[in-house]
Amino acid sequence: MLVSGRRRLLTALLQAQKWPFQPSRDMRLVQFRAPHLVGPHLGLETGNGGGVINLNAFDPTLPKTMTQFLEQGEATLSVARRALAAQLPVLPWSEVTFLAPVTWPDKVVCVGMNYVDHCKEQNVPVPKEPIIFSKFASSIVGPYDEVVLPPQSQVDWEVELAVVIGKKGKHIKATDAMAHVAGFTVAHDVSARDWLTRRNGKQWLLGKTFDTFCPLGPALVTKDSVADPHNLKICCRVNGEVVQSSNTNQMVFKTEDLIAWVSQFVTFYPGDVILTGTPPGVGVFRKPPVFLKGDEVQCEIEELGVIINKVV
Ligand SMILES: O=C([O-])CC(=O)C(=O)O
Repeated sequence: MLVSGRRRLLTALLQAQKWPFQPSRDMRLVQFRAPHLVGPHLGLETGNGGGVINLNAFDPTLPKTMTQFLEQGEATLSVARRALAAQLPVLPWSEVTFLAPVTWPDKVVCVGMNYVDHCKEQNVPVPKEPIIFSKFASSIVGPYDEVVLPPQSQVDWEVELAVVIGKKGKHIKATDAMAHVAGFTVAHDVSARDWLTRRNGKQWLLGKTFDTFCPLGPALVTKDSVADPHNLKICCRVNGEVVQSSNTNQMVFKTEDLIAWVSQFVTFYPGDVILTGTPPGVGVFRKPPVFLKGDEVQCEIEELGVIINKVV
């Protein structure tokens, strides 16, 4: 929940629309709360930094969570399409609390070393097959929530394109994979480097999954609203300074290959999230290394939008 001073600041920032990348104006599904509504609701964001159309008010039979919404497939998506075409009241941004577009998925699958330059900056070979790890669902927070530092840790930033699964599947062929995708969102794969490289037998899990280490959002932008998910500018700013700047066309394994690879091992369910890896420019490989403390991190992807998380 945002305190009101920070909410005012964020509102001003977002409404000034100083972001270099224009968000898609098409279907931007969100989960949100508002003071006059009981519990989380589903909505349509009217452009990043714009207000929200309450989908549950438009059709009270719609589910109130994204996972249930996605489980119903085309039936619920066509309601959202009708809502988008209608002239509906918009709740102002400042009156809405945005949650992550997906909360409590069955799994968050993550990919390591998936940008050639990120491999180069740490002198490791480009992987021949995807390197997979995960975060627990409890690490997910909203697009403007705070990231809480564990004591005495070396915490780094990592902007990533996240894929949200829309349809259950196992042994999915790469050629069929896009039929299993609901859409895309922005992720911050917050990473405690000391835990990744020195603690827990060097297993990545704990360093990647502290509570609050997976900000997502602001919206699930449906796949038909994104021109080409593998040609989007992607960038991370720390206190306004660009620290990562790349394009998703630099990914080693694209969405289709990742879904085909991972679904050999596990069943994908609607709502599952795949973090597709980070481009170069992380703090740990700077000279000297830089870690987060009290900073504001902005992760932005063209057409998808920007998430802004203060590290406390
Ligand atoms: O650098 C890491 O910690 C591995 C990783 O998550 C990535 O490459 O995206």
